[in-house]
Amino acid sequence: ANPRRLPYPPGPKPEPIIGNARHIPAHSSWLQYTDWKKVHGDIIHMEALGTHILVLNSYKASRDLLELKSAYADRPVSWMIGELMGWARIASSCRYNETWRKYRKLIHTAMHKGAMAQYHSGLERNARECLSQLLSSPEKFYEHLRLFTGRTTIMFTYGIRVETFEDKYITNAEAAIEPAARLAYPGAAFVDIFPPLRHVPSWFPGAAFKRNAKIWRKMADRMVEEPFYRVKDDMAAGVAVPSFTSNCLETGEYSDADITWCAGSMYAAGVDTMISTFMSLFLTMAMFPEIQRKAQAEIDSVIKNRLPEFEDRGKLPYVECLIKELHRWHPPTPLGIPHALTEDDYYEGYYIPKGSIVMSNIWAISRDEANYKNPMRFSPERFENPETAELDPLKYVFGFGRRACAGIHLADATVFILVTSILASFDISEPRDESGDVIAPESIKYTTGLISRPEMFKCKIRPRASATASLIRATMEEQG
Ligand code: HEM
Repeated sequence: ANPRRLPYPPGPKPEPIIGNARHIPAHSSWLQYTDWKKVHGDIIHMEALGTHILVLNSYKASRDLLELKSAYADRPVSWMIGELMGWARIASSCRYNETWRKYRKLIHTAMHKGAMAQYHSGLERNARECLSQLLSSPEKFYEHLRLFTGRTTIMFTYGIRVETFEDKYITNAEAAIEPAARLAYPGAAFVDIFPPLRHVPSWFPGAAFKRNAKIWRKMADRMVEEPFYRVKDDMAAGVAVPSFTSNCLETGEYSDADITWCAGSMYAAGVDTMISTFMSLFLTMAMFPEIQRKAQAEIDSVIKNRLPEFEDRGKLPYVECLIKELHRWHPPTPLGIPHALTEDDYYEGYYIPKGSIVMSNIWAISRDEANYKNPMRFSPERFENPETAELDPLKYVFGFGRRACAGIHLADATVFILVTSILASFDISEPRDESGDVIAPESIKYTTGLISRPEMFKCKIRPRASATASLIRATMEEQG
């Protein structure tokens, strides 16, 4: 290894034996890595107990490595979540192998840009239901967003209509994902620090992690299998609503296991990411009323006496800029999903060993003054003029290269229709934290983990006019 005798990229000084294990922050590590950029630069190297970790702090480094070199398309092995709990079978954790190629082929067929039009009417319907719930209980906006994103993802994946948040397809998914999300930060599971522990028998004292993993694995199996077999039964009875799963089954080319786990990837990858964007919408609109009013004025000039539709897309340039700024303002996965390197590599005079875990610091890119003027400011205007527009967040918020987000077009359509529908219908104001204090832009707090969103907050959500409430009710009646 390293025949050119080049150094590793710079990074914090390792300690004897444990290396940088104690330097990896447990909370919001992207902030620390962004700070380290000033000292160590765009590529940071760490080594923890024999594992090399690389953090890419710039758009250029992320693109040069993750986008332009296929050797970075693997995912790291995660013993606890991936192997013991079984999540290595979903697309986002799958190694770079034949199964992953099959998944991406299946996903591409159903989720390429041109395929989106078939989902538009279902998305419009779901957005209106969300408006109706916001009308009746605005204080529960977080629950309504969860139901909207869960319902949309399940409808797309299985053609199954979910009525409430208590529906078993949602509760199964939420229960299965919770322990995985909790353990998804470096060092959370001891077996990932010391992999030989995975061979310890479940009955062994101290092996509670193996017993828990078995229970959680069953929950993951239930999350993906129950809706899959429901679609199969519905197809046999001739009553299935067309969906990602029914389309995959109809091809007759893929095994049940492949389709089950490929479909099962959608909820885990799609729901919390989109909720994060919608929570950022409510928070920023409450904090920046002039921007909210500007977007509403544009919507009012195009849409009169009805609710937004996909047909309106293309006529709302300011709303499109606002959506870009939402993606930039708080990227839902601030460190993306880690990639893994399949062969030794060299970059800018440094040696990057095979097996390295490589993360793009999406947060750092979104705050980089080389990309954005006054990056801490929420300003859709930065994208308004095509001649001077700053770096498009869609180029990095959804990741890089072969492993870039497979659901980007569905996410894009879903975010467009809900953001436009909410701005057309409601005024959002007075952001307050859980203890009732007004939230200023500098004091916003975000949750930690692979997927991050603003911490819970309160805000006022009022229909823009009495006519808006009647319009939502009338549209709901029409929809049946
Ligand atoms: C705002 C919404 C979303 C954001 C910001 C987002 C972001 C991301 C990112 C950063 C990755 C990792 C890319 C990389 O490794 O370089 C990813 C992967 C993925 N996303 Fe999304 N995502 C969103 C919504 C969705 C939706 C709605 C779906 C599907 C219903 C989805 C499905 C996937 C899948 C299957 C992968 C794994 C791709 C692979 O490993 O080959 N995502 N997403």
